[in-house]
Amino acid sequence: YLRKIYTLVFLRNETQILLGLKKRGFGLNKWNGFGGKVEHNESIIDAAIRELREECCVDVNKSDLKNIGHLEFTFEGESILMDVRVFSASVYEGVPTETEEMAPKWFKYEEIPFDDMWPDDRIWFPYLLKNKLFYGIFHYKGYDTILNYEVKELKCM
Ligand SMILES: CN1CCN(c2cc(NC3CC3)nc(N)n2)CC1
Repeated sequence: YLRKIYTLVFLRNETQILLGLKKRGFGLNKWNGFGGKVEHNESIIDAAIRELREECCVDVNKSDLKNIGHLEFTFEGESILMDVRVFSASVYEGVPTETEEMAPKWFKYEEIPFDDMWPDDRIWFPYLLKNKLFYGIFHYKGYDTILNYEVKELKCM
């Protein structure tokens, strides 16, 4: 597989999680965390911080960004492996603001719009919500159907 690394950042507080409605490109019209590609000249963490700022004008310090999960996606008949590094933060600066890319909105944990999110999210979100470090692999057929998957809690880092 040709592995491509992506970032995915969730801002959280005690009662809510910040999601963004994707306004263009991959994942159009789906709610998701904030993220994008990792460029060759940057670390994964720096990419996560850059994408968060670009997509919703929020700044987070490296030390406040916690790695909470690792997701790998393959697609029937395609040779790419989408390697998504998932982070969360509860300390940040700035007010989440709409950009050309994303329209941000806070959701109560019991009101997460899974029907308007990637199908895998309802499978691994429970680990995020329980603050468990998780690793998941998903094999898709197209972009709507999960042929098989495995998600497990990672005990240590
Ligand atoms: C830059 N983005 C970040 C998020 N990301 C995905 C993918 C995904 N499922 C894969 C079948 C597509 N599920 C979530 N929640 N996020 C893709 C790349």
